Amino acid sequence: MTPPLGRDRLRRTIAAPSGTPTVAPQRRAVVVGGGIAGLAAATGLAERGVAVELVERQPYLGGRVGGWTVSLPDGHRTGMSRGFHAFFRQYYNLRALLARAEPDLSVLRPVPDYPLVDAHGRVDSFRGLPRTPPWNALAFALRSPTFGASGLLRVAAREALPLVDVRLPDVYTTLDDLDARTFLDRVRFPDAARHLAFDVFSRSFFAPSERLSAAELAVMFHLYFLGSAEGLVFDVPHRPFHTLWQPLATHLATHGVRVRTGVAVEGIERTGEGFRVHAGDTATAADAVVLAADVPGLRELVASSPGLGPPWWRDQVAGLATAPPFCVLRAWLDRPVDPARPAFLATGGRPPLDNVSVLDRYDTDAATWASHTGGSVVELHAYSVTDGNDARVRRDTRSRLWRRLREVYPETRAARAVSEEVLWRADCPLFPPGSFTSRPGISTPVPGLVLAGDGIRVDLPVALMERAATTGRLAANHLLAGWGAAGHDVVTVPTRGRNAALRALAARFGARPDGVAGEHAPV
Ligand SMILES: Cc1cc2nc3c(=O)[nH]c(=O)nc-3n(C[C@H](O)[C@H](O)[C@H](O)COP(=O)(O)OP(=O)(O)OC[C@H]3O[C@@H](n4cnc5c(N)ncnc54)[C@H](O)[C@@H]3O)c2cc1C
Repeated sequence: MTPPLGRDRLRRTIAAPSGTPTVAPQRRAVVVGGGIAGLAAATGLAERGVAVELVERQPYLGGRVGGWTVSLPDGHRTGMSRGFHAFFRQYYNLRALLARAEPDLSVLRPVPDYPLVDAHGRVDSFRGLPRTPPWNALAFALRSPTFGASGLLRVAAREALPLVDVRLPDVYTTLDDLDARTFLDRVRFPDAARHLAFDVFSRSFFAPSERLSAAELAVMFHLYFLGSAEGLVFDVPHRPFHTLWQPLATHLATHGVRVRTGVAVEGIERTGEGFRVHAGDTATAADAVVLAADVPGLRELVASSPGLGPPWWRDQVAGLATAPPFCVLRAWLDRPVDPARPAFLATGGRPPLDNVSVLDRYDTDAATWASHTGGSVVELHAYSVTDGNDARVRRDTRSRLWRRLREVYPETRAARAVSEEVLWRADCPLFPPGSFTSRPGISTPVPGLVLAGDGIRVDLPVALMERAATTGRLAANHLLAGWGAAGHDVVTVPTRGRNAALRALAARFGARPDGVAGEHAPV
C-alpha cells in the first residue's frame, strides 16, 4: 500500500522557513477564494495563530473541486460538481492538506486503471506498469498498441532529450517560447501515440497543443511520467465534492478561521497599517491578504482595486489568460453500463469527447442512486471547445457528446437519461507560449499581499490541483517568514531529471544549454 504522503525516495523537500511556533503579536489575514489554494493558505496561516477570514464567492468551499446538490426528477437529492478529478500520488502538498483533517487519507480510493482509447478503438492501459522511471514510460511505450517498439525508434531522440531531464526553472528558459504542438512535431512522436501520451496532457490543461507552452507540457511529462516514482495510477475521493471539504472546514474552524461563503470580495484598499477588504456589507481590516481567486476573479478584483500595486504588476495580472470554455455533461441513466467499464476512460481523436467517467464506480452518492434505481451515472467532459460561448455550438457539443458516449459504450444506445446536468465554464488558466516570465508570482510588490492558485507562477514541478495547493502553502510561508514565524515544508517531485545516465545523455546530446537545477527559493 502507498503511504499517504508518498513513497518516492527522491522526492524533494523544501524545508519550512524557521521561526517562532506562532505569530506574535497576532496578525489578521484575509484569504480571498476558498478553492484548494485558498484552503491551503488559510490552513498554513491559521496553524501559526494568524486570525484568518476566508471569503468565498460561491456558497461552497473547494472552488473548481467544490460541489452542491441537485434534485433529480425521482425526488433523490444528489451531489453535483464539475466532476472527475484525478488525485495523483505525487500531489504531496494537496495530500498533506487533506491529511490535516483526515490523516489516513481514507477519503481517497485508488483507481486501478484509466485506459485511453483512440479513434480506432486501440486501448492503452496504465494497469500493472512499473512505478519507477524510466521503466514506467518504457514499458508503457513498448506494450502500447499505438506506440510500440517501432514508434520508439522513429522518435527524434535528440529533440526528445529535454523530456528526460526537465529542470526547474531552466525548462522555462529553453522551451517556454515554443508551443507544445511544434515541440511534439519536432520530437516526431507517432501520431496516434501523440494523441494518447501527450494530447491527453495538453487537453488536461484545457488547451489545444498549439496554444500551450512546450515548457508546461514538459513539466507535466516530468510530474506525471519521468520525474516521479509514485506510479502512474491515481486516487479519487469516494465522497461527493459537496462533502469532501467538510473535515478541512472543521479543522479550520478549530483554528479560529472565520469562513464566509456566498460573499464576493469587491475591492481591496491599502491603508497605513495594511489593507481594508470590502466584501458584502463589511470592510475588514487586515495586515495581509492572500488573493487565491481563479484567473477571471483575480483580474476583476485587481481591476476594481485601483490603488493596489504598481502598473507593471497590475499589467501582469490583467495579462493572465484563460483557456477556452469546457463542458461537463452528467447523466443519470435508467440502466447500468457494462460492468467491465472503468471508472474513468480518456479518449483521443473523438472530438469533442475527452473522457467518460462512471461515477457509481467510486462516488458514494452516485452508487447509492444506482443501487436504488438499477441505473448508472456517467459524466462526459469536452475541454477547450472553440466558440464554446455560442449557444449553437453548445447545443451541438451536447448532442455530439451523447453520440460519442453511444459509440464508446454501445450499451448506452438503449438507455434513457432520467436526468441530465450540463455545465459550461471558462475559468481555467491558459499558459500560452512565452507567457512564463510575465506571469505574476506568489510574492507581489505590495508588502503583505500574496497570490496563490493554479494560474500563478511557481518555479517547481507542479500542476493543476497540486499547483494550487503548493502556491497556497508557499503564500502562507511568505507571510509567516515576514512575521518571523515558522513556515510549512513543501514537497515536490525532483526538480530535475531523476536518472543520472539520462541526465548525462541530455547534457551531452540535448538540444539545449546545460543549467543548474532549481536550488533557489521557489517564490
Ligand atoms: C472539469 C475539470 C476537471 C479537472 N480535472 C483535474 C484533474 O483530474 N486533476 C487535477 O489535478 N486538476 C484537475 N482540474 C483542475 C483543478 O480543478 C484546479 O487546478 C484547481 O481546483 C484550482 O484550484 P484553485 O484554488 O487555484 O482555484 P479555484 O478552485 O478556481 O478557486 C478559486 C476560488 O476563488 C473564488 N473567487 C473568485 N473571485 C472571488 C472574489 N472576488 N471573492 C471571493 N471569492 C472569489 C472562486 O469562486 C473560487 O472558488 C480540473 C478542473 C476542471 C474544471
